[in-house]
Amino acid sequence: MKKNITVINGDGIGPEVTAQSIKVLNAIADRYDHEFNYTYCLMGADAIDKTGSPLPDETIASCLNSDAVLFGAIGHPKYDNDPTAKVRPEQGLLKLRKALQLYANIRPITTYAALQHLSPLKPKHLEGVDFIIFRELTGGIYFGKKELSEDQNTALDECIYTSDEVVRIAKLAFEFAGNRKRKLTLVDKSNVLETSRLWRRVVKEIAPQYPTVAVDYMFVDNAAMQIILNPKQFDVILTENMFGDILSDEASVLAGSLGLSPSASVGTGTAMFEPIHGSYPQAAGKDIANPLGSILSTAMMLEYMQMHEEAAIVRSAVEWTLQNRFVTKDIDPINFYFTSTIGDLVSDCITNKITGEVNQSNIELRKSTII
Ligand SMILES: NC(=O)c1ccc[n+]([C@@H]2O[C@H](COP(=O)([O-])OP(=O)(O)OC[C@H]3O[C@@H](n4cnc5c(N)ncnc54)[C@H](O)[C@@H]3O)[C@@H](O)[C@H]2O)c1
Ligand SMILES: CC(C)[C@H](C(=O)O)[C@@H](O)C(=O)O
Ligand SMILES: [Mg+2]
Repeated sequence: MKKNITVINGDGIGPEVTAQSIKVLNAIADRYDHEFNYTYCLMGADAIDKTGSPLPDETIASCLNSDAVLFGAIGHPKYDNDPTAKVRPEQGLLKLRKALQLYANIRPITTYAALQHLSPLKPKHLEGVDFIIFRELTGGIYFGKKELSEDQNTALDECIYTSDEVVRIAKLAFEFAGNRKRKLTLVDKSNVLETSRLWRRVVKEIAPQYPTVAVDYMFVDNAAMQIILNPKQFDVILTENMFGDILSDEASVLAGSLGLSPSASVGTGTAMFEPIHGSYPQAAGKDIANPLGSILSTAMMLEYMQMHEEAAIVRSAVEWTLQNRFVTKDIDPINFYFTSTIGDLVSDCITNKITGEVNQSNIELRKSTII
């Protein structure tokens, strides 16, 4: 198959982690005789430096003309530390999500047996944890009216949702739940917020169309606790934009690191695949960031392109690295491997270049097992 992919490296660790996903895509192309053509485009602080805009028009055009978009991360401390900056890297990402109408951000939370002993949580809480957060991505407080008074002492962020915005993501989430463990939890703050009461009403109205799916409703403050206390209870969590942003970073701790969490942003335009983490500026250029969030996002991209066997191969190569303790510094701060080494290992695993037993403590021995 031939596919055109727009690649947006972005800022900080974005280029490093995305480079590992490109290695993986090339390994898949090699093994399955596919052709992936990459168009590199700008977004974020990098784009502001080079063009003055966080999202140049060419980037939007390229995304719209592609089969999929692979995105790293954006963000830079010079903007994070300057609340008065009018042009900001994050505006690029929000504008692109809107331009591609990516209304659903799908964030799976998976735990790995090989990492459970390293988690801050007890292994008995982690076994069998496997849920998906459906985060609404093009509405809510992120996209409402923003105002700062003339004297700069009063600020406003408006949160707006329409029932249509709730319906389209709720239907997607119900369909996913129907093909999984058949449970959907709507997370909201309907005891306080009018928008949350709209979400709850609409979900209650839709629920009878999916009779096999059990629905429950949970306030977001309780959900934040339940995700840590009893994560096994969840199958599909459906929630609005900002709650989903916060809860998914929290839930990534269950897997062992924010750097492991992938996502797919889908809607009516070209889908975009992005790790949930940010540009982690402290690690930029050091080759220490975990690339698996990006690589697993690439597996989601392959699924989306109907390459199911290819996606499964990527996931099993990732699991192979974890089982053999080839992990980055976030997972094991003492015995760790570089970002680029993990990308090489996953790719070599895909192209069957790794054979025999591997001793994780000896990098030379590892090299000797690569033909
Ligand atoms: N989708 C995105 O592009 C995105 C997402 C979140 C934050 N941001 C931006 O990123 C910048 C930094 O924000 P932040 O520090 O709050 O969030 P961050 O996700 O960049 O990092 C938070 C912490 O998570 C860990 N981490 C993140 N990614 C990792 C990886 N791949 N490997 C290992 N550890 C990893 C690190 O401990 C890091 O200190 C900001 O400018 C922010 O706006 C962008
Ligand atoms: C950078 C920021 C705009 C973004 C968000 O809040 O959506 C990020 O945190 C994410 O999770 O992708
Ligand atoms: Mg976030």
